[in-house]
Formats: sequence, structure tokens, C-alpha cells
Amino acid sequence: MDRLGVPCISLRTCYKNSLIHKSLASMGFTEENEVKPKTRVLRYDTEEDVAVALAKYTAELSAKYIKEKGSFSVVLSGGTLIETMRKLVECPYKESVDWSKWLIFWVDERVVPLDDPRSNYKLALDGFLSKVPIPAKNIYPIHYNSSPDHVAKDYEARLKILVEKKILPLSPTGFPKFDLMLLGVGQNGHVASLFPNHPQCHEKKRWVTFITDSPKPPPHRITLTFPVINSASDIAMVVTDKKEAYPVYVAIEHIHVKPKLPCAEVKAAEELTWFLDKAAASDLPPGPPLPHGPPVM
Ligand SMILES: O=C1O[C@H](COP(=O)(O)O)[C@@H](O)[C@H](O)[C@H]1O
Repeated sequence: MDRLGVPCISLRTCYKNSLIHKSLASMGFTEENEVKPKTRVLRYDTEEDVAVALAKYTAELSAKYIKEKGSFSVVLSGGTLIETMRKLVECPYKESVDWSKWLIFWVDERVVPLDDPRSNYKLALDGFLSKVPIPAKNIYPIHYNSSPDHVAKDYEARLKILVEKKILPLSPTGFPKFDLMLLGVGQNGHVASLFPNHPQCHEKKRWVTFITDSPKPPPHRITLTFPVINSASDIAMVVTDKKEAYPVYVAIEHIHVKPKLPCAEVKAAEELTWFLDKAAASDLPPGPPLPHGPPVM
């Protein structure tokens, strides 16, 4: 207790929170909302604002991990994410990021040839990878060869080789530890190709699994499992559509629904950050007014 009878810990916590808030505001974040330890919710006015903030966040993590460990492993999704990453391939990041140290993986893939328009690899190649000088040897697509089961086993075997070669570290959980996962959320609350009420959500041992009855086409898909996803150091959940407002609300407000929504099961080893525009945050309780325009750089 201090002289006014206020518990000191509370004062310190308030002071710390106000410093965090100020420092985030100076970095251009519009709102910081501690939902639970290691989780941040960043709300922006428009999708354009999210794209600007996501590029800055990714470039900063790239610099941090490359300084700490000499490389930066990034796991990509399909869907709208690649379009929202567009600012990363522009000035100043195109020139300032050390792309030679990036390692690229996929959280999920459709079992189609890599040049098929439905392929998450093709989406990333066209919208991101073809625009930055990441060495081809550092790009690890999920190869389409035969059955979904074989494709999943093949990707898992390739990840295990990278762990053996110490290109990827193993987390204390016994699963590979990626630096950053960039995830989207589907309208039904799915992340990667982990869909509500599907057994793949409960996989505890395999690193990579498959689904042959995906509710979202195409039905055959490969996906990293939750033990791998949740071993990643940093995870960004990037959502910029009104259609996903309900699953976002369920996940962030810890609403109990049955079946559980996969997007609510995501946890990062270090920090989980939600990047939301006004539409995606529209089912959340109101926060402070959202500024228009991109955050101050
Ligand atoms: O099918 C998929 O959907 C999710 C979410 O996509 P979005 O268009 O709602 O952003 C995506 O993250 C996943 O990689 C993809 O295969």
C-alpha cells in the first residue's frame, strides 16, 4: 500500500500499462488490448491500415530474429493474407529487409499442382515471393505428389530433416519452432486447414496431417497441426472482413461455443497478435475510436 492506501502493485501496473500504451501509440498502433498473457489485439480502421501495420511488424520481427539467430522462418497461409502482405514488398521494406535470411514454409496447402490457381504456393509466389529476393533454396513448398496422406508425410519428413540439420530449431514441446506464423481465419472459424468439428484439430503427435473432406473447396488439403502451430514464437492472426467478425469475437472474448472454433485454439509461445480492421472487429465490444489513415511511421 502507498500513502494514499492504493496497492503499489496496482499503481506500478497502471504506470507500466500507460507506458506500453504510449509506446505502442508512438509505433503507430491504434489500440492495445491485453486479452490474456501474450495476446495483443490491434484494431485499425481499414484493411489498408492493417496492411501498413503488418508490414512494419513483420519487418521488425525479421530484424530481431536475424540478429538473434541468423535466420527468420516464416510460415504463410493462403486466402486474403498474401494480399494484406503487399506493403512488405514496397519501399522501405523491399530494400531494408535481409531477404537472404528468410526461410519460407506453408501452414496449409491444397492438394493440387503448385501452378494450379487454387494452390497457396502459387498465391504466395505471384503476390509476394516473386517480388523479393528470397533464395529459392530457402523456400519449402508442400509438394503435390500422390495421395494427401503421402503429401503430408513427405512434408513432415522434410521438416524433420531441417530440424536434424539445425536449419529449424526444435521447441521444448518436441515440435519444430518457427519464428513467425501468419494466419488468416475463415468464416467458419477455421485456421490453416483445421476446420471445426474435424479430427485434425485434435492431432497431438503428427506435425503435418491431411483432410479429404474440407468444407471449403478443394476437399483435399494438407495442414500443419496445432502442436506445431502453437509452438511458433510469434503468430499474427490477420483478419480484414466482416464475414469473420463472429469467429474473431468468439476467439478474443473467449466465448464458449460447440464445436470449438479452431481460431480460438491458437496460442503462440511468445506472442499472439490479432491484426483487425473495423469490419473484422465489428462484433467485439467497442474500443476507443479508430483513427482514419495509416498509423504514423
Ligand atoms: O482455405 C483457406 O482459408 C484460410 C482463410 O482464408 P481467408 O480468405 O478467409 O483469409 C487461409 O488462412 C488458409 O490458408 C486457406 O487454405
